[in-house]
Amino acid sequence: MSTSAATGDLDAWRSLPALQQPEWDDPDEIRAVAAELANQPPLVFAGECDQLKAQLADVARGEAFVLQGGDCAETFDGSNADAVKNKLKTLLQMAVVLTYAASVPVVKIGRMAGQFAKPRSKPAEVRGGVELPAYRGDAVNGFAFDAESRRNDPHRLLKAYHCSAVTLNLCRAFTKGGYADLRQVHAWNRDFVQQSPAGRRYEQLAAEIDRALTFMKACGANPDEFHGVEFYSSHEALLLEYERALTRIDHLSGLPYDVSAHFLWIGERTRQLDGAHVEFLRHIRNPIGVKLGPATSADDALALINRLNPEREPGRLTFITRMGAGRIREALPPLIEKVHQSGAPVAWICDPMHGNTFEAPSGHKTRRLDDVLDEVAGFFEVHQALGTHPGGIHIEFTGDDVTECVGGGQGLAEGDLHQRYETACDPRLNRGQSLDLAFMVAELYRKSA
Ligand SMILES: O=C[C@H](O)[C@H](O)COP(=O)(O)O
Ligand SMILES: C=C(OP(=O)(O)O)C(=O)O
Repeated sequence: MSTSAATGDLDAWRSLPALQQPEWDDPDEIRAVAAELANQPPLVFAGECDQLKAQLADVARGEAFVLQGGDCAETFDGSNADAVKNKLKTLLQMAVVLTYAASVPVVKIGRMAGQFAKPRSKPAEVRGGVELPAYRGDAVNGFAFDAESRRNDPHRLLKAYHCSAVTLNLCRAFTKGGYADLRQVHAWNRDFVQQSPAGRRYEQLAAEIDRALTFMKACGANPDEFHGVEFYSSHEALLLEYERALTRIDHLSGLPYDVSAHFLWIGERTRQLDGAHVEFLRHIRNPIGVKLGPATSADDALALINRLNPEREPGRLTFITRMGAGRIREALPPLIEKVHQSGAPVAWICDPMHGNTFEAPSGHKTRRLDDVLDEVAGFFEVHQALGTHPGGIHIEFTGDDVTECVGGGQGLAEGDLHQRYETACDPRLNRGQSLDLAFMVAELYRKSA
């Protein structure tokens, strides 16, 4: 196959409807920014994307589990060492618990190092009678509610690229430089279990992991995998000018890869079969995901497979379902059944966040940890009933002690939300709630085994 036949038309999306794209005031300015981005070094390499694809193929076969998570919206201010370290630490802690419980490798994917753009329900926001454009993520405009900040500024795309580079560099250093040592990470979990009243109920599981580690040490096992982990980056491929500018032809294979992240997904609002996002992502060779909400039909899912993975390449396509706790048990089975019957290799991941958002009386957008957990429980139940593999979870969390979601071992109530509500978009689980979730999912995993 010639390169041009293999790559198809990477610009065909330009003639199709592209939802959720910012309008830029000056076409010359965005063209200049895109040209500058196209000149920047890649953030990830094609070989790394292929490696992740192979691991996602394992997930589709039931031989691995995905833990994907991070901020709803990363911010430029949040691209600092402490915030990144705390997030990574929490992700690693969750991964150890899940690895033990699932007894399969856990593929660790950050919603990090590129998650700077947001689709919005409404194009404008009104506060105190003043209407301004909605905040669309730091890659597009500013969070502050004033006209200058809310102006779309294409130079922010360059800053998003640089913040992604800084974040990914930190993640690579932390995960390869000893910070991710298995015994160290388990010691942090031990602290959580011992020091927080919330964590004590997980004493038994933590003690089992202790014994397993002691046993391995006694056997003399000390593989490289104990000292460092593979970490992958991901974000929603929302801003097509940005993603296109960071798409390169891999010199080894002659195929196009979007080098802005290892894994890209298409959101629930932009997954139209004849839309620009599906058209663009069908040409890149990264592993990709599509979010599926409760209105998705089995035929929609099959059509997406035919469009995005016509060759049925294992690991290429992941469906990230976000049905809501009240809907998952009826909405998910028809999708899985038909896809399974088709024989297409798909990894199924549960996003238990986006179908469970509501507004508290204080006006804060929030989520109940109980709903999040119920959706994950429904996900496991459905897969168990159908004999298919619950392939992973996709969550919005932070390593800090924010007060954005209610419930969990710390007993956060709606009245507490104002205390530390810091998200730039949707509510995230805090550190304790994330660890709660990991231990609870571990219990579910073991029950379903
Ligand atoms: O993260 C997902 C969406 O961007 C978010 O839920 C949209 O929020 P909105 O309904 O406040 O626009
Ligand atoms: C917008 C998001 O989700 P969804 O497309 O599922 O609404 C998201 O994950 O940030």
